[in-house]
Parts: sequence; C-alpha cells; structure tokens
Amino acid sequence: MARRALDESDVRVRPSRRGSRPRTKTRPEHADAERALVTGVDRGRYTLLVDPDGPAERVAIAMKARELGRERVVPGDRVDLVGDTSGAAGSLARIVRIADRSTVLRRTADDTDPVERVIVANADQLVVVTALADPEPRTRMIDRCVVAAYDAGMDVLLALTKADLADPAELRALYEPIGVRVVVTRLDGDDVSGLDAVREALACRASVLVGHSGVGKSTLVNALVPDAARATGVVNDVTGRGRHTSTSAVALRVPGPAGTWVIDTPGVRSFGLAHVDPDHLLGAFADLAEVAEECPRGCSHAADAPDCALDDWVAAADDDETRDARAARVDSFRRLLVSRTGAADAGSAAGAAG
Ligand SMILES: Nc1nc2c(ncn2[C@@H]2O[C@H](COP(=O)(O)OP(=O)(O)OP(=O)(O)O)[C@@H](O)[C@H]2O)c(=O)[nH]1
Ligand SMILES: [Zn+2]
Repeated sequence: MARRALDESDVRVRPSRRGSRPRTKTRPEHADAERALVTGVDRGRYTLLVDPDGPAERVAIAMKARELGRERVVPGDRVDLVGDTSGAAGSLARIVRIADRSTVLRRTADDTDPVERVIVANADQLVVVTALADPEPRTRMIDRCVVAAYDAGMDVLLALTKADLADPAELRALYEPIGVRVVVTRLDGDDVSGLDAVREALACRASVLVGHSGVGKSTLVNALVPDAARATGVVNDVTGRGRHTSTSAVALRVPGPAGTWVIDTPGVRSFGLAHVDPDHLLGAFADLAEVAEECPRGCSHAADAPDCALDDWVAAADDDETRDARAARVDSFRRLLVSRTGAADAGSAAGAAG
C-alpha cells in the first residue's frame, strides 16, 4: 500500500470537518481497544488478563472509565481496554466497554446492602461445594444454589467433599434426578482424591465455586490451582501492600485444557433469589415446562396452586411407576420453588456458622 492508513494520531492533528465538535468525539469509539477478561476486583482496581489465551496474553490493572458511570464490572466480564494496556509495573489501563454477558449471578441482598448485585458474569456452571459431614450438608442451601444457577442459565455441579466421613448416596439420589452432576472427593493424607472427575467436569468452562466455611472449598481450589494463593494476591500495586484476603470473587485459571476457570467467591454464601420468576425456573425443567403450558394464566405452580397442570399430569399417569416418577419430578421442582423464599439459612442450627 502506497499510503499509510489513517490512525488516531492523524485524526488528532487535522482540523475536524465540523470544526466546532470537541476533538475526543471525532475519534472512532476506542477502535484501538483491546479485549480483556476481568479476573479480580479490589476497591475500584480491576485485575485483567489482556488477550486471554492469545499470543500476547498478559496481566494488567485497570480502572473503570468515567463513561461507564455506575455500571458494575465483575469477574468473568469481557471488557474493552484502552490506555496503557502493557501490564508493565505501575501501568493503569481504562475499561471503556463491557461485552454482553451470557450469564449473571447475583448475590443475596442483606442488611448492609438491600440490592441483589451481580457478582460474577459469563460463568457456565455453579459448583456447590458441600461436605458430606463436618459440617452436615444442608439441602436447603443446595436447593437455593440450584435455583440461582438455573435462573442464571448455568449448570450445577455438586461437589461432595469428605467422602471419608460419610456416604454420598443420599445426596446423589436427591440431586441427580434434577439434572445436577455430582462429583465426590475425599482427603487421603494430604492429597485430595477424586480430582480427575472434578477436572473433567470443569474442563473448558468457567465455574463459580460456592460453599460454606469449613466444607473444604480452599482444599479443593488449592488442589486444582496449585498457585491459587499467589494468584489471589495480585491486585495491590496501588497501596504497595500485599493483601491476600479478598471478599470479592476472583477468577483462577485451572491448569489443563484452555478456557478452564474457577471463580472463587469468598464470603458469598447464598444467592439473590427474590427476582427469580417461577416460569423462568421452570425453564430448567423442559418436561414440566411443556406440561405447564396448560396451566391457568399466572399459575404459581406451587403445591397449593388451584388447577395447576402439573398436578393433572401426575394424576393422568398410566401406571404407578410413571405416576411416582412424575410426582418426584414435580416435588423436586416445587422444593426449589419454595427455597426461593425465606432466609437462606432458615431451618438450620448450623446456619450462623462462618
Ligand atoms: N476428613 C476430611 N477433611 C477434609 C476434607 N477436605 C477438607 N478437609 C478439612 O476440612 C477443613 C476445612 O477445609 P478448608 O478447605 O479450609 O475449608 P473451606 O471450605 O475453605 O473453609 P474456609 O477456609 O473456612 O472458607 C480443613 O481442616 C481440611 O483439612 C476431606 O475430604 N475429608
Ligand atoms: Zn401451574
């Protein structure tokens, strides 16, 4: 090409055709921006991976551009980055755009913050880490996680830890029929066994890990991501102090197949469900969703809902076996429906722990 293509610097030195317009507005909208993945957030500073899995992959620190206003940027977000995206020590880039999100997970509202805020974006799967004993498993908490995940369009993986202490059969029977994949781990000395199945279930996807204190989540994360402890401490160039505890989610790359990420959510124990619409939840149960098309308008599909087609469907089964299977399916769905309401920890003595 004889002529050099125009770039941003050319635009700047030439008078604008419509001379009165401010210079910044005549530039293409950050056409030079680079795509990056947000891996952590700490007090207004974002840790990102620029060009993830690409030839120029690097870690950078950024702040939000003023034009984004109050819009939240969360781990898992794909963003456009301008400014110094080199990732060199002390460099600070600017996030100018957030890509459309495939999924959003919201944390529960609480006394200090009544809003159900988005905490993770674009995750494919929610991993509910539950100990089989010590602490005792709580199905209500698991149910709520399943609802949050299904509502967000995510799959659910139930990771049952401490199989050396109790049998996983009962929980398996409760969750596998509603589409929840189950993996089981145990501690053998200092090693976690059962990791191969966990790795397989996580491969090539972004998975959010959630679990109550003491269930063995850190043990699992450390086994999956050997340098996790280091990775979580990245952010603090600004104060110069290392801060290894974070209360916000952090994305960690799992060694192995590309695109395998776990997003740890310290301090997050349940998810906001107040916004969940029963019909949307029903979408996770394709067979029931079809049946419910016959429901009266505005049917809540709850056990006490008048003329709910789900009840007719159970009653219309040809034989006992089919009827039992249908009833179990409807019961599972209704159990999840009920778990949306009320306190996350209601009905559990261990609820206040952690
Ligand atoms: N018996 C048994 N103990 C385990 C197993 N996995 C973890 N533990 C123990 O359970 C305790 C809690 O494990 P952590 O990994 O710290 O649990 P956590 O969920 O990260 O809890 P916090 O650190 O409080 O958030 C530790 O003493 C672990 O050694 C297991 O499979 N079997
Ligand atoms: Zn209904």
